Amino acid sequence: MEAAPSTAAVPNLDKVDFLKLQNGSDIRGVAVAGVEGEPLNLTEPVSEAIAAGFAAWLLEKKKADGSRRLSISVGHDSRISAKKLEDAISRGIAGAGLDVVQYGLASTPAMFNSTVTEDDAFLCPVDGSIMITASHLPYNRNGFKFFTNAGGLGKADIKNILERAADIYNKFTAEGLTSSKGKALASVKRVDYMNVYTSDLVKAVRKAAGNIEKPLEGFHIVVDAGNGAGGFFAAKVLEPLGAVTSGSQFLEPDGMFPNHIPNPEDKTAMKAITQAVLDNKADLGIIFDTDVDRSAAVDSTGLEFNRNRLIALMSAIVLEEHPGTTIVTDSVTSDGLTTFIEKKLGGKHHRFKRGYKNVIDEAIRLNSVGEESHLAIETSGHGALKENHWLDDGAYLMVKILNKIASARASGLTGGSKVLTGLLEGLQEPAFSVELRLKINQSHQDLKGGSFRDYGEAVLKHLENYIDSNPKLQKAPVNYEGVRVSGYGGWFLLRLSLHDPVLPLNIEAPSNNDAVLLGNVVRAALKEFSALDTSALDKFVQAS
Ligand SMILES: O=P(O)(O)OC[C@H]1O[C@H](O)[C@H](O)[C@@H](O)[C@@H]1O
Repeated sequence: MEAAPSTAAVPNLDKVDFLKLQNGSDIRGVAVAGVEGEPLNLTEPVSEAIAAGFAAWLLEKKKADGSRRLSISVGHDSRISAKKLEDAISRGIAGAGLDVVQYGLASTPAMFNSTVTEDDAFLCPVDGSIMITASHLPYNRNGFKFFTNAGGLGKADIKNILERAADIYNKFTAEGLTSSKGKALASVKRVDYMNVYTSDLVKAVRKAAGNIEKPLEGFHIVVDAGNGAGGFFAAKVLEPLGAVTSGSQFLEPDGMFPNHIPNPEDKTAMKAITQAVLDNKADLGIIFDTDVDRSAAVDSTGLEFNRNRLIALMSAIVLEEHPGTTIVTDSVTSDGLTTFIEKKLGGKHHRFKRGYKNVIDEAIRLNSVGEESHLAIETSGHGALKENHWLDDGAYLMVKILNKIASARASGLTGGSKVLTGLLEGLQEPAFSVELRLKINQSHQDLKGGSFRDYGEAVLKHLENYIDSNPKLQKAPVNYEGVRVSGYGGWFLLRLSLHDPVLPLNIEAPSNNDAVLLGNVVRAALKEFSALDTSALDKFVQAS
């Protein structure tokens, strides 16, 4: 953003702590006013400054020498603040002297793809890409994800962009903001890139089925997009491949998300797609989160392929193609999954940390030190394959599943999604599992002015020592996050949330009683930490 040199900074711009907008490797904030206790912090000027910060970062990264204008693609999900942020972002990019290519409603993975697609007609490849999304968060939030052809930006890059944005914002002047509007109008182009992206997905399934034009003919597959950006999958991917998609639901974008949260981790959302499969007697159900970087499926009997089961299914598919390969997952995966990957599928399970970027980066690191890995996947439904640029793409995960049923059919097998269910044979599932989230009260005197992270670390250290004195419990010998303990036939993991002042507690056990025994251990260990709100755990052990 160019500031007009002599005029004073715009007087009525709110003070903004830009670094507070960072959420791991994303930017997230409140973009719609009106929710009590959630003041607006992702305003149009803030977004314009962030886009200008990204443009400046990109110019430096690409060592731009002025011989060619760089371009950035901009897409968004179905949120009600999408349009105004798209305009603001476009102004920030254009003001910095780069070209803007708007895609309109798009998926996060498609935005990355636009940095690697070679197609002049669609102004591709672009040098950088911005997706406007806050994934499954409530309607008043929004945020940004950034890409180059090297993948999604990491935490350090995001911090750098926010620091640049803060400087740019502080120099904004009324004249500068007005002139950027004119520049944006001149350098914005619109392209229907989702057509390119979806036709690539269609081609991938056709190829895997042996170049059959309609490899899904005869399959009935219902899609639930939760009114996010994933509705395209029915008409632009499944139907060209020959599938019937009647009974698909919530395909129309609606940023108030009136039906359910678009989130495959959400019980109501999974219930909705399961019901749609059963009501329509469909072969398969597919559900996406708002921006389509996460997904899950449901078989014809209503069995959910999400969380551990989705990982098991994807591991089975990937290990058929790459025998012995290492599967990197997040930390809250079950012990049964490890046994399944290692004993049944002959692979190696590397149970790492929570966070999609963490698992992806770990898989890339393993490959770089000579340990072959082709799949990085989280229980949240984020999954990335080496063959797909290590991009977490919910639609591509579903393509791998479609390939499986299409190629089974091409080789004469009938039975729809049974081929998928069959791949899960032998996966031991816990009879009982629960996630309880214990909040740290940040203003409590027990924090003694320290950060919630320090406090959480102290809680974990104390729990670790407490466990050492109990012979019935064993700490996991290899563990990368929090305190993971086996006992009473099950396990628990207490760890710090990636983003929030929260200690999530996962428990899996052969029965509710055993889970309560494990819960009681944690409860007893944590009782002296008065800033920790253990009411969720108290309720759980007392109700049982
Ligand atoms: O640590 P938590 O609060 O459970 O959140 C962890 C989750 O945060 C976000 O949703 C990320 O997209 C996920 O990749 C991650 O697993």
